[in-house]
Amino acid sequence: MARENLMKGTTSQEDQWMVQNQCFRLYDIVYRLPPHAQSIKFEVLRENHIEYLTESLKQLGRNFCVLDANRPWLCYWIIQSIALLGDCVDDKLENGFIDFLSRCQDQDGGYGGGPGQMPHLATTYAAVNALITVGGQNSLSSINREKLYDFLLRMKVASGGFRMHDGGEVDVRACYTAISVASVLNILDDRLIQNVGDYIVRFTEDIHVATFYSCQTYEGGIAGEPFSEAHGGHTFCGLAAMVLINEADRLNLPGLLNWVVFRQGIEGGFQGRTNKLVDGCYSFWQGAVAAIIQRLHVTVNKQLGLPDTFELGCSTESGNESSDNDGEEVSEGSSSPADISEPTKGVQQGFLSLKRQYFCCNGLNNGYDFIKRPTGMKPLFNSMALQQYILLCTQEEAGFRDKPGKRRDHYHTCYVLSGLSVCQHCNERDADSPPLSRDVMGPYSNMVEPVHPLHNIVLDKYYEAQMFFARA
Ligand SMILES: CC(C)=CCC/C(C)=C/CC/C(C)=C/COP(=O)(O)OP(=O)(O)O
Ligand SMILES: [Zn+2]
Repeated sequence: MARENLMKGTTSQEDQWMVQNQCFRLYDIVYRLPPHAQSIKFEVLRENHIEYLTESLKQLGRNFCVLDANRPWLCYWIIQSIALLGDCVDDKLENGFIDFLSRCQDQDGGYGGGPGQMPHLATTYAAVNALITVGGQNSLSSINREKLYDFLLRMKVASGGFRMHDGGEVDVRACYTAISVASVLNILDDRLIQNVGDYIVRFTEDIHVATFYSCQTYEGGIAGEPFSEAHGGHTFCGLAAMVLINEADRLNLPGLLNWVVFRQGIEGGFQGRTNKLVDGCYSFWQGAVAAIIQRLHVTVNKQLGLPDTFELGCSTESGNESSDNDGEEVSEGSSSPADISEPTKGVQQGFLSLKRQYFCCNGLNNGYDFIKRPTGMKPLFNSMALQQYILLCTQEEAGFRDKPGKRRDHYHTCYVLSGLSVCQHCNERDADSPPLSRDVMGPYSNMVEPVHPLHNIVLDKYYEAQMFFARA
């Protein structure tokens, strides 16, 4: 019965109970263990994950029959997961990786799902994010930005939106992937931006036609296209695109905030849409939406008629019972907060001086300005509950999954780890500051790298790309 409903795409109360029971059984098992065993259960099994991911990357070079049109995605999910875990790949794998993605690059710009395949916005986004995550001269200079710009313009449609590929569908994903890629490569300009905001949130005054045909729905979340259902994946895409074009104030942000906070279930995880099951990948799609809104506090307060300084959000003061210090003292074997911030600071200072010297061929860098803005709100979701869901219900011996009963995969490994990063880092006002140990569930060594929430790229790699493309 439950299985049939899942296949039909509907969710009965029975399905919800089934998942909740499995999650609670897991919590129960862990909480009844002695304290020593509990800390083991709450550990990110870093080495196992890295081994699984590195082995998977080696397989990418071999013959493919599954996900053949999604190979840049596999590259991105794997390399992003490795980077989040604070590791990188050896030179041989790295060169093979850059060479493979170069072969996916179309001579007229953009990346296809594999060598010789038609360029597509989704695989272009994946390839660009993957190459930025690898970083370094060879990787970054392999992206043909001039041709990529031509490809993006070719995908632009009169309504302001973008097509996913020649003759393909127009939706919010296409708007986001085009704008994200253009922004991160420093090729975003007014021609690309024109009317994108109108595609995402367009209201009409004419009550005889339709009063409301925005992608932001009556629920407050964002749908893939007008008249569809609000969904976490599209909400992330719509919000991030609106921030990158500096038009987030056109969204109903209190409505969006209200929608996203109610998507966190009692299991601790997020669901993608109303009345559906929680799923580990929404730890990022929904978690990042909440984290992005934290940096839009002035606009949220304005829309609510509150003073600029008013602070919404939940306090996690008593969150992690295993750590009661103020972040000075960390568990044995983990890096100290000071160690972690040093390289970031170096890159940041370098970028700031470069920005003064060369930056802004077009004056638009909303993604950078956004991440440098302090958060003016406390976290908008229960970060500890989500970390518990991630560590207890989605983590396998190696890799992560949607929920108990499902199998691990690279997509979930990437987005669960990205969500874990959002959880651990959302308490800091400044994106470059390391979290306090009380904000990291389990030992402090569980900490993963911070990401830029608009692009889902590890922050240091984002800064490196910004420096590189500011000069280029
Ligand atoms: C950058 C980029 C291309 C982002 C894509 C965003 C994204 C994940 C969109 C999800 C699309 C969608 C309708 C999933 C529904 O899945 P479902 O019905 O299987 O799941 P559900 O039951 O959780 O809704
Ligand atoms: Zn999922």
